[in-house]
Amino acid sequence: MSNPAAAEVRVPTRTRPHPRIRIAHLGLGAFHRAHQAWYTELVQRAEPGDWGIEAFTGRSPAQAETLAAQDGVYTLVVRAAEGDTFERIESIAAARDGNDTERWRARLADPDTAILSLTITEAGYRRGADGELNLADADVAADLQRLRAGTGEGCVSAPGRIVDGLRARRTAGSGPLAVLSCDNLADNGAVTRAVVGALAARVDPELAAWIEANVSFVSSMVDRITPATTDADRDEAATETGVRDAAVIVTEPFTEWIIAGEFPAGRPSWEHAGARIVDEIEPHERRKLWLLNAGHSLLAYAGLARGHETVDAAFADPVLAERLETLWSEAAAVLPQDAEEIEAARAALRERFANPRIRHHLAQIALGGAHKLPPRIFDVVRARLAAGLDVGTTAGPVVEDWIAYLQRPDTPAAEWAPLGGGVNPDDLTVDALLAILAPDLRSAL
Ligand SMILES: NC(=O)c1ccc[n+]([C@@H]2O[C@H](COP(=O)([O-])OP(=O)(O)OC[C@H]3O[C@@H](n4cnc5c(N)ncnc54)[C@H](O)[C@@H]3O)[C@@H](O)[C@H]2O)c1
Ligand SMILES: O=P(O)(O)OC[C@@H](O)[C@@H](O)[C@H](O)[C@H](O)CO
Repeated sequence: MSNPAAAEVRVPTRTRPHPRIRIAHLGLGAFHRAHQAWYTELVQRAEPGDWGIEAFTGRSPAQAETLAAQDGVYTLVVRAAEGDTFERIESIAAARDGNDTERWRARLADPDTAILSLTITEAGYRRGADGELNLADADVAADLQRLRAGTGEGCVSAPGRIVDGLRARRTAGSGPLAVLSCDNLADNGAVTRAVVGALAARVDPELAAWIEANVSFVSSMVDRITPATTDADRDEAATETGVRDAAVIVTEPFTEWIIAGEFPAGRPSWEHAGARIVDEIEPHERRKLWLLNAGHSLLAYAGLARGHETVDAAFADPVLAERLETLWSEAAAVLPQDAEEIEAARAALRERFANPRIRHHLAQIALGGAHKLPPRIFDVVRARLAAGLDVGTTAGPVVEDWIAYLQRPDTPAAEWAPLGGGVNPDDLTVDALLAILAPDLRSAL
């Protein structure tokens, strides 16, 4: 209901008592609040009292400060092509600055804590081109020194913070827990295990052995398109709900969560909210990464080059829509699902990408290409070659478009960092790029 006058005075407030905190989350961004916190909210509405989340920011404290000022409560705007619906989300019991080491350790050391979930971006796992923990990363190297010195105070990388927190849990004798990755990476649980294990082994082999014996690393496929919130989104929500909410999140109606792994200290009944618990994650991850995310990356780089700003605008461009369909067909040839299931996923994506009311900026999707292209584009090429197929016609042009994006004057300098210092921006070639990120594909693409 529209109520602009009240919008200036009311803020979101809690309608249920604070739940007992059982989940620690690292990466308090938009996606966590549209996805895992929403599933957990549905569980809490049915069974109040348990499974509260204490969420920590990954880098800047800003999101924690905004949310903490509202006692963790915020409005989720579910934006369909036809209109918006508004949901109050109360599952986050506490929002914290990730730099608050004392609070972080206390949360991980608390025997109530059963799960540490993550949305730290692909880059946050600090892997090098070989897929292993990048020990040459300056933050990782500094965190290793801090952890070896015994304090761990001031760790900045996600692997550093996780090792520090798990050490606190071991010292407290608080028993096993699950680490649950919710980032767009293939086999994200195994990736998390590898980077955490590699760092822990260099800090203290006994800690690494404890982690191996007590911590399960759960994989999940996550899907819900959630763009960065704008001032216009906040103003519209205030007008419609009568609540002035600085922490509004806008998301699409579609949502999917598929989870595989053990939760040794328990978990919420997320399946009652629509999540699926499976034995094998890989087919689901591939479908999502190779259709949705690969499609997003194609539209981002080619769309920016053709003057588009958002996904729906790029998708409405017939040239790009045709390239996208070809990319999907090339991926479909090496996906394990049957033709009917793949066509259903493609049909849903056509509708989702065309939603004109989700203003998903290509510039946001374009960020982090060095970490996004390997699972989204290169792995498809590898699968095609392994199946005796050709490389297809779409991967090479995506890499060329990415190079053009890297060379744009408005591209953040940080986008070059994963390529190392040895590349000349003016004459970066597909071959030079593959030599760094995917040497096995040099002669193929
Ligand atoms: N937004 C989506 O549509 C969507 C959908 C599926 C999955 N995801 C996953 O969630 C991630 C976050 O997306 P978002 O929309 O919340 O982005 P966001 O920009 O709103 O938030 C990013 C979060 O990650 C943290 N972070 C960023 N870099 C980090 C680093 N190097 N180390 C540790 N933490 C870091 C930030 O502090 C912040 O909490 C994505 O990268 C992706 O892996 C997002
Ligand atoms: O969130 P990122 O940065 O990994 O990638 C941008 C988008 O491709 C991605 O967020 C999708 O919107 C999402 O994966 C949909 O579920």
